[in-house]
Amino acid sequence: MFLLMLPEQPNYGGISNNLIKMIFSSPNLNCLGLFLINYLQIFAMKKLALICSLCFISIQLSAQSYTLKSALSYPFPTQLVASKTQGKLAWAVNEQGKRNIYVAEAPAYKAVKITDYGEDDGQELTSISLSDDGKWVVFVRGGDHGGRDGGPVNAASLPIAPKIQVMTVPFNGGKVNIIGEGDHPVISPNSNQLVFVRAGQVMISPINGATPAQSLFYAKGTNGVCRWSPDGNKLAFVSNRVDHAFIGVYTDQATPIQWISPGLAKDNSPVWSPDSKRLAFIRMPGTGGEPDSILARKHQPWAIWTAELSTGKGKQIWKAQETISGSYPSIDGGANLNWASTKIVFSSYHDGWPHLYAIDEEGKNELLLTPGNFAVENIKLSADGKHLVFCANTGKDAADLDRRHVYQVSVDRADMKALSTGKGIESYPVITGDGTVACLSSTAQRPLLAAILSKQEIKLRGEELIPANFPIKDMVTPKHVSFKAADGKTVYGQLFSPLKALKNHPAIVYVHGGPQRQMMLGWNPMDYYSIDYALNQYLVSLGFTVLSVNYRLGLGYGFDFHKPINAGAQGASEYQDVKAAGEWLATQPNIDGKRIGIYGGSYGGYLTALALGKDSKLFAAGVDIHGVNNRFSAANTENNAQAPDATLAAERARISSPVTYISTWTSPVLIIHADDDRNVAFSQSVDLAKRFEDKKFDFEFLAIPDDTHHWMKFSNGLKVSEVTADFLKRKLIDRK
Ligand SMILES: CC(=O)N[C@@H](C)C(=O)N[C@@H](C)C(=O)O
Repeated sequence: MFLLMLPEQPNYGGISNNLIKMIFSSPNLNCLGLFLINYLQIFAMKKLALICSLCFISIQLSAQSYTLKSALSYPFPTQLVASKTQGKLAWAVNEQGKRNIYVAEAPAYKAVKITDYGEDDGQELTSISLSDDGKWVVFVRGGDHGGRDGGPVNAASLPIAPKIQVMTVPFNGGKVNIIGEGDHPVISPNSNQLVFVRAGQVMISPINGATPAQSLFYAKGTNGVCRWSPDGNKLAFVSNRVDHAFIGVYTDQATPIQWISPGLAKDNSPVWSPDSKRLAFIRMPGTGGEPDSILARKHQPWAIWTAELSTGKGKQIWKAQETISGSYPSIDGGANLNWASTKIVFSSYHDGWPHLYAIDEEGKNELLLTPGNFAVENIKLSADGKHLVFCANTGKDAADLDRRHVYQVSVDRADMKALSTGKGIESYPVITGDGTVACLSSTAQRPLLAAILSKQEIKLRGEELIPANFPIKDMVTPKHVSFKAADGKTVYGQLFSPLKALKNHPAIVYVHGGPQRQMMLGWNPMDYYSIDYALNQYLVSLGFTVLSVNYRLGLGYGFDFHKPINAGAQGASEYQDVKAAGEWLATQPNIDGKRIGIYGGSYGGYLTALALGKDSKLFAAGVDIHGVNNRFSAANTENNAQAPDATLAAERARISSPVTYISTWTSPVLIIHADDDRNVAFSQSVDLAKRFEDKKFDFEFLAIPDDTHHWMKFSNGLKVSEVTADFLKRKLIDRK
């Protein structure tokens, strides 16, 4: 990049020299511009000089043609659900912080809003479900279900604390009934009632809220995971009792709770047989035993049990392979246990990929339903129990590794078939009672919308919700790239390049959070990452190249990539992938290796801080958004003081913590955190700031009162993105 130093010049028709310098210093001009201006000077043709200057200004400024607010103004759909008996759908849509319920019905499946929440008040909508008679939508309003249970969220700092409440509304619209404070509602098969959890106890209410909710039964412990028997006569639930957990069955007020094969273990995920006579559930060891190694990689045992309701006696029908990859699957939905028509189906990672398996009701004849090198996610069983729909990162294009497409498979044979293909991303499929498959669909340019899948065609629902000023034409298409980390491991990423080729321009490494996440070649199905996808697109419009790095610990690339050795607080082996991303960018043509920035949220904030502490020579500036900066406690040495490797674990945590590298941290940094964060404590940023102050190291910060880890208030998510973009532009483009 060259900075053209104009000799002292007369004003070009009121165009200040600084502005000219700014324009001419921009990387995308060439010597022609220099020659042109000097040529014009000689002939003192002010007007022509002015016209040329204005042309250059318009070229420069048109490159940045939309606001971040317009890029974040998309409607975000979540919680898509289908009726088991009819052609009906329901989902939530977040429109710039205003969250409402939409429904759609066969045959048109037109999106219709049936609630009217009009404020950006930070109250999320979750647990959406449809009654089997198709008349009711049930949902929960409030809370933050993406982190530990921290109670109601007051991101708007209202003087009256919000609540977490179970609500019902007629499918065809009408009055919203407030059933009461609580969470995790489950509608009865007869559609007249619902149960939900309040303070660890199970409550029951008429679905229309005609009478107040009341306690259904009392049980010791924290009770939840309620599952009605298909005949509606019984309710299975999990009673969590700290170091163990039981499966209980409630029948009626006159019958004692029936405990199902109670053990000295942790039982979970109860599912009923279609005839309401048996239960299947997952059993894992209880908490206890000799203080074990903190660092050693070990098998996490789990097994599938079934029990007869008539006796309450259970038996183990399947046990996981005692290998590291045979451990209880740490994926969305865990074992994803379902009792299908004649099979029991579940997820397991034991062949190196999260796949679907089927066994018969005796646990025999294990069948791999989804063979291949890809990940299976978002699994749903059809109402007749005969097949499953799910999404997977596989397809005709090798780059489908960084996409998702919808598939269907029978529960008793490996006949997987694609229901969607192409360059888009289709996730969270559901199947209605009339056999219609719906999903959430996005592309590189278009944010998520609900969609109906028909003969591989994607028919969008609610397209009219995308604002007219949404800059869809300005969205670049990210490219699937890969490169090697220092230890030779292949690392994947999505490369966002400016539409107009820029010479010697700055670049950004974007680091996702989780860390068990995967960024994709389009708008991400997670709301948190949809915001960052918009921000990455906006940074490109400012003149950055952005490389979104899918570092090890992430999903989508198999077990060994997801569970690498010496990672996290045990040595941060994943950091070498982030460093490799910065180094790879620095070798790319037209990128200024001296102006590579980095930013990320949560686990991405952690790796951003580690990068700035360890490699300020490579990363010239960064934004640490609610990052984990101090991992000393992650060694868990307090609880495992007797562990044979407690000392080594503490040292590993020390070298894995960004605060350990304060002395070598020289690049400018912006720290951002909201103080009702239930995922990463606000104290992580307070501690880092104090260490900078003790070192007299200047830093910038944005503290947001009362919001959480997930920017429940739209205006906060917008503010975070705007200050992040402004900081990176100031430091790496304006160099102020
Ligand atoms: C599981 C969790 O909360 N991890 C955080 C450190 C984090 O990265 N949170 C968000 C961003 C996520 O993707 O879960």
